[in-house]
Amino acid sequence: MAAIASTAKTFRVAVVGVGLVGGEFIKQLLAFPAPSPFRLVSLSSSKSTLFQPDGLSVSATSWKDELAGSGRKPDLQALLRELSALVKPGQEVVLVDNTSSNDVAALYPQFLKFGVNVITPNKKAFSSELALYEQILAASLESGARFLNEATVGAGLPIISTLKDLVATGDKITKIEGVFSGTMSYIFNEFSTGKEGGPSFSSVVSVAREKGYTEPHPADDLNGADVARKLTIVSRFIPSLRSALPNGYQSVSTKSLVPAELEGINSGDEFIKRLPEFDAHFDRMRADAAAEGKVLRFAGVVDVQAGIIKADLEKYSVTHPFSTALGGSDNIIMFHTERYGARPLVVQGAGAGAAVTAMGVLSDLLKLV
Ligand SMILES: NC(=O)C1=CN([C@@H]2O[C@H](COP(=O)(O)OP(=O)(O)OC[C@H]3O[C@@H](n4cnc5c(N)ncnc54)[C@H](OP(=O)(O)O)[C@@H]3O)[C@@H](O)[C@H]2O)C=CC1
Ligand SMILES: N[C@@H](CC=O)C(=O)O
Ligand code: NA
Repeated sequence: MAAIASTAKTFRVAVVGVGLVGGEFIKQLLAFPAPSPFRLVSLSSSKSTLFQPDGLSVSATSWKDELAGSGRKPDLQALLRELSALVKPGQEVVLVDNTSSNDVAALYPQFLKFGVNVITPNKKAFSSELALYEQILAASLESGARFLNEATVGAGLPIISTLKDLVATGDKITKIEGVFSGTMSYIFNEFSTGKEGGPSFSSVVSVAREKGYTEPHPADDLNGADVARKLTIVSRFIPSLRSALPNGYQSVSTKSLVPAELEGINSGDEFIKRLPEFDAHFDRMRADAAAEGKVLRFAGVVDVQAGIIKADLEKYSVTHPFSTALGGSDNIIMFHTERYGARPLVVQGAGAGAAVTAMGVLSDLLKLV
């Protein structure tokens, strides 16, 4: 990692959520070369919390034990008070939310209102009711604190920053389309290659989960909600679509791949255990596509001109870029705009996984500096 030019400001960072992405984010933050402008002042898991206004004395090897042994239960309201009290001229305070929690997301307007910047890969706040999103925008405008959410779409890939730049410089977005889910990409890249047979659907879902691509509950990927959330997030950065989805992702037309019998299973482990019961159904879908010389891919589109925002499992020719260009957990996002004309601006690469997601979160933190 490259050192950055020294800055008079310090950035006090509180991390909520220390799972897969959170743990990797802490590792990358603590590896930041000296002189680092960042002071890690708080860590919270769902069970315990640490807070030290001048910076925690933790290392990459000690933080887990220190947090587990803190003896203090997490309390979001207390964290809000503690962080707000640290906001001063020359001293920025940042909440990094690495959870998928609605409760944490609902408090962003409060944190922002008190001058605490919010950085997160958590899609909830930006893809739910428009009212919450508007409260976030208003609170940020009022205090000047920023919210940055690059890792909510395409993990570390520069999707949000590209979109913001296109809009801010006056380009007109006509359509954004692509494969927005790392999990769905991995599953279908492995499962549906255009040939007869191959691994079972349940086995590739299981590997996607082991690789850390899925949401905490894999059904949130397979039911299309994760892609619908991403389409909502990008839509809200397009001026003409800003208010198009008052109920957020729930208004996006989406195909669910979750068998009806498995809907409502709250445990991810139980869901994965029962999925093999439905392998024959997915085998038939793969065979149908292969018989036409096609592959299955789960794609999303925001068609600004037609006013269509939708995600679906579709068949694509084996020569289509969604078949030839994608591997692993790759996302591919194509920005069709007035300036880019007939050849879209394309961003492609790993769209899920701890390392690339944490990098997207850390890169947002660097944008504050
Ligand atoms: N994995 C990926 O590739 C990507 C993930 N993301 C997003 O990143 C976020 C984190 O994902 P990931 O790390 O994979 O998920 P994990 O389930 O591994 O981590 C989430 C962590 O948040 C903790 N948590 C939940 N609620 C609270 C709370 N109120 N206070 C403190 N901690 C809490 C959970 O603890 P517990 O388990 O004890 O409940 C869990 O450890 C999600 O929003 C996800 O959508 C975005 C892009 C890519
Ligand atoms: N589960 C998501 C993680 C990133 O947002 C995905 O698979 O894309
Ligand atoms: Na991104």
